[in-house]
Amino acid sequence: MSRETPLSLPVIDFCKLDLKPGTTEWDSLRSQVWKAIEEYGSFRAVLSQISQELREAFLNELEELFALPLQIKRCYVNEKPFRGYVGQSPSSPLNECFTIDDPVISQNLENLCNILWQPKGKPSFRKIIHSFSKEVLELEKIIRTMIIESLGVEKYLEENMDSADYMLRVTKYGSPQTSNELSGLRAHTDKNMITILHQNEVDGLEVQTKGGEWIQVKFSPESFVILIGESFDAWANGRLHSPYHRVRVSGNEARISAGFFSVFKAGYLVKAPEEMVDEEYPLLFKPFDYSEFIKFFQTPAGRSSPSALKEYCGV
Ligand SMILES: O=C(O)CCC(=O)C(=O)O
Ligand SMILES: [Fe+2]
Repeated sequence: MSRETPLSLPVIDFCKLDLKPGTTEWDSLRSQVWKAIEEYGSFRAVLSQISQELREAFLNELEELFALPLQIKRCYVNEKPFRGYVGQSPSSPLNECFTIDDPVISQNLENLCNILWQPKGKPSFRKIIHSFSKEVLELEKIIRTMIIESLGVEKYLEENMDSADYMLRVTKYGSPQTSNELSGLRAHTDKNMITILHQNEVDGLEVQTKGGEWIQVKFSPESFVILIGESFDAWANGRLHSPYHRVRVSGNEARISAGFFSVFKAGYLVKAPEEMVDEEYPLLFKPFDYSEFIKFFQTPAGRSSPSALKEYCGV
C-alpha cells in the first residue's frame, strides 16, 4: 500500500541550549519532548546552535579517522565492554566502528589520538570532537531533565544526573555499491539511558512505531535523533518507550554516524523511584547494576534473548 504522506518522526526545534527551567520556552519544549517520548520514544531535534563550521569539521575528522590503515585502526583497544575498534566482521561486513569513553573528558580523546596518530597525536581531532560532544551532551542533559520533570519526580533529578556516564560510538557503513537496500545494523533497542545520533548526508536510520511501522528518518545537517534506551525506561518503570531502530543502506556513498550514549555508571543501582510504581504500573524490574547487565547482555544467552533486561532482572 502506498502512502500519500510518509511517516516521520516529530521534529523539535532547540534553537539554543542556554534554556532555563521554569521559563515558558522551557515548558513549551518540555511538553513537545514528552509527547514525542510517550508516543515514539524518539524525535528529531534541530540544533542550530552548533555552527555549520563545527559540524563540518566534526564529520571531516571522522572521515580522516576511518581513512587510517586497518592495521593502525586495530591498535585502538579498550578493555571495557563495547569499547575500542571493531572492524568489518562476517556478520556485518559493511560496518566498522570506534567506541570511545566520555568524549567531554579530553584525556579520553587524547589517548585515542596518541595511539592512532603516532608520534604527535592529532590536536584538531581532540579539539573538534571535544567541542562538538560538549554541545551534544548539553542537549542530552536538557532532554533528560525535561523527561524527569514530566514524570513528576524532580526530587530524583540530581541523583539521576550524577549517575550518568557517557560514551561516543562512531560508525562507518561502507557503501554497498548497489541500489538494493542492505542491512547496515539489525533492528534493536538501545540498552542505555538516552542516545543522540548525528550523521553525514547519507540517510539510512529507521525507527519503528509502536504499531510496527518503520519510519525512514530524514536528517538535515542540523538534525540529531534522540532515542530512549531500555535502562531509562526501566528507571521510569515502563512509562517511556524504547523503540526498535535499524540502519539500511544502499547506493554508492558511505554513511558515517555518531552516537552519543548516556549510560548508568558502573556500581550504581538502577531502581525505579517508588512514585513510578502503582496499580497501573506494577514494578517491572528489580534494582540492577547497568554494567553487570551489559556483561550478561554480551553472553550468548543475553544476545539471543528477545528481552535481555527482563531475563536479567524482570520481576
Ligand atoms: O548509525 C546509526 O544511525 C544508528 C546506530 C545505533 O543504533 C547504535 O549504535 O545503537
Ligand atoms: Fe541503536
